Order: sequence, then structure tokens, then C-alpha cells
Amino acid sequence: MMHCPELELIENFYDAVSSKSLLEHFLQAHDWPDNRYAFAGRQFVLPRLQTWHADAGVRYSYSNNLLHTRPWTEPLLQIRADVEQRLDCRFNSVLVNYYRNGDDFVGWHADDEPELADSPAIASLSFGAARPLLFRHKISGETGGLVLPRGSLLLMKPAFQSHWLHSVPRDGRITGQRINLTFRRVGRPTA
Ligand SMILES: O=C(O)CCC(=O)C(=O)O
Ligand SMILES: [Fe+2]
Repeated sequence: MMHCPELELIENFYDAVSSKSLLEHFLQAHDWPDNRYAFAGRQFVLPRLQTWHADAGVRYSYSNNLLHTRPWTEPLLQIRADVEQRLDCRFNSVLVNYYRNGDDFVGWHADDEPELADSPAIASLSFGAARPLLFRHKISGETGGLVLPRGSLLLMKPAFQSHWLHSVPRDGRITGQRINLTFRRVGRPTA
């Protein structure tokens, strides 16, 4: 598969033991909402479960439309501290995704909302079943992908969101559960 210079994968950021206990935490103790949402007068079903956590005062149109902002939990704060130390970056929010099995997925998108424009580096952590992240160049259409193993930290560098779309495709052969955390830095609105 093609290499993408705007992605950097750090394998075993968490070792097998820590990855397993964090996975168990998210599966057992994290408070998952229903994946049916009402938006713009319509009901729809998100093909995964999701929660959004942010520092006080952070606003993000995607989350404000779909999700309630929740406070940080102890495990999320600890993971944020570990990631910030490793990357020497600050993050003020995290989107937590739960893929119950290979039928859960995220479709093609870029995390390029205007609120992220100032510093759109995103740090993505994975626990549980390994799933591929596919990417597709917005103009040339080149495609590629990489597998995200448990315990890995994927750094999506700023230009990734402006040049590429990404997805985690459906694969009915995968039975295992997967948790993914994307730490973000959402700017405060200037107006
Ligand atoms: O699950 C993943 O690895 C990616 C999730 C994602 O793209 C997102 O939350 O924006
Ligand atoms: Fe994304």
C-alpha cells in the first residue's frame, strides 16, 4: 500500500497489558449513549457508538450538532497526558469511537471543520481489534492504507486533513471490538 508522509504510526505506545486494561475500561465502565440521533428533524443511526469530551468553553460544530459535551474521565485525562508528553502538543478535546464489530465503520471524511484550522494535528489511539485506516487523496484520487494495531498512536499531521480523506471500512469478517480515541485541538471562536 502507498505510504502517506502526513501520517506517522507509533506502534506499542501502550504495551499489551495496558492496552488490554484500557480496552476493558472503555467496554465496561465508559458510559455509551445510544447511536440513534435526531438532527435537523431527522432520525439517523450512526454506524458506531461515540462520545465527545472537551475542556470547558470548547465548541465544535460536529459535536454540538450530534453529541453532548461530556466531562473528562480519569482514564481519558491520563491518556491525554501520556500523548501530550510524547508529542509535545496540547489537546483540548477527544472523540471516542466504539466499533462493536466489523459491521461498525466510519465513512470517507476529513476532520477539517473550520474550528480545527489553526492546529489540526490529531492524535489517534487504538485499542482492541486491529482495523485498517484507508486514505484517499482529495485531488489525485491515490489511495492507501495502514493497519492500526492495539496500543498504537497514529499522528495525523496538519496537512493530512487538507489533502486526504480517510475511512475505517466495514469488514464483516472482523468480530472483535475496537476503541479509537482522536485527540483534537479545537480553537475558540473569535466572534
Ligand atoms: O477509528 C479511527 O481510527 C478513525 C476515527 C476517525 O476518523 C474520527 O474519529 O474522525
Ligand atoms: Fe477522522
